Amino acid sequence: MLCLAIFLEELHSSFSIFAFPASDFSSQILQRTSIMTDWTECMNYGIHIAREAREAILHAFRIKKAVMLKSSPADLVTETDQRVEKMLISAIHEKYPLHKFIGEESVAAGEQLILTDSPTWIIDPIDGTTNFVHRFPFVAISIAFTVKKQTEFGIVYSCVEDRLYSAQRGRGAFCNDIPITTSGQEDITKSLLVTEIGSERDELALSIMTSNLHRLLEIPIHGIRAVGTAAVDMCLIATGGADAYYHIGMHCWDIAASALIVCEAGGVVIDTNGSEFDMMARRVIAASSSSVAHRISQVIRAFPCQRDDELHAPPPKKSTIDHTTDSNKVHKTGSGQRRL
Ligand SMILES: O=P(O)(O)O[C@H]1[C@H](O)[C@@H](O)[C@H](O)[C@H](O)[C@@H]1O
Ligand SMILES: [Mg+2]
Ligand SMILES: [Mg+2]
Repeated sequence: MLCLAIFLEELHSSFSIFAFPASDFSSQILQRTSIMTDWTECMNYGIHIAREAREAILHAFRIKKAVMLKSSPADLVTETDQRVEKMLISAIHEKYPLHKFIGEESVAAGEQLILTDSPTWIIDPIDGTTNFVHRFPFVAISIAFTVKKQTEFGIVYSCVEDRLYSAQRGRGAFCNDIPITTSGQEDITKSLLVTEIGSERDELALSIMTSNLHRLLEIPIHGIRAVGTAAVDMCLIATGGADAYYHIGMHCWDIAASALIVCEAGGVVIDTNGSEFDMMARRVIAASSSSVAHRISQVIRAFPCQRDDELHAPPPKKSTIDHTTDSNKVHKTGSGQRRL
């Protein structure tokens, strides 16, 4: 099966895109080898395993947790985050052995973050870990699926609320299978905004985050909320429950799925500098309309963040003669974990 799949993959690389009806058997093969352009079966499998992962998260939600730190005293991770991610990745790998993964906790444990043209699952096993630790009832599983670096579907499961948000590119956005659309609000003075105060605690980030709040509130706008999970924040824009979300410092796994859900709900997703959205840039504005999105980008400022695909990039190819000594090697600001 696998050698046929690899053969088909080779065949596919010499053609553009196959788009032909296929029987079950060949569609199974084609899905596994990224030839099919209809990813419904993959999405349905993603939803199936997200439902299984939710059970594990809800069970752990109620009990005391062992908490570890990553990049700052406010960047938490638990064994449940790690266990759920391993469960999701192994279940997907078993069904789609040729697919690739970018997982928040795998990257935190040192895996390289490389987004290629291959079918890739971008996974945040628990978005809202701080909420999870404190039993604040907004925790989500976020699963995005990209092919040739384009998001084909996104799944965000708000576990305690039991709200499963999903979208397949070009086919609309849904919450528990009911279609959702943004508010369409075009006037920022009539808007309710959502944002996050992330895990940064350095002076520059804190002063820019607080000055952004001040600058937006004095426009004026109706208000600002923070749910504690970027994925759910953005799904609230997709439902029209809020009109815009902005954030600097989050990661691709936080927002890759919900960015597609917002767009499929009729919303707009851009970079905070007003340019095209780039999931690796760690800056986003998701809004009900382009006018609100661009008004926000004129008001807020971003603090510097290293891109995801630079922060966790593979080490540069070694030159034949390695002049650096151990003491001079620059160690990446990885996210080593230590128990509280
Ligand atoms: O670490 P998880 O997966 O909980 O993701 C959250 C980030 O940790 C926050 O910094 C960030 O502000 C967002 O809340 C994001 O959802
Ligand atoms: Mg997250
Ligand atoms: Mg997480």
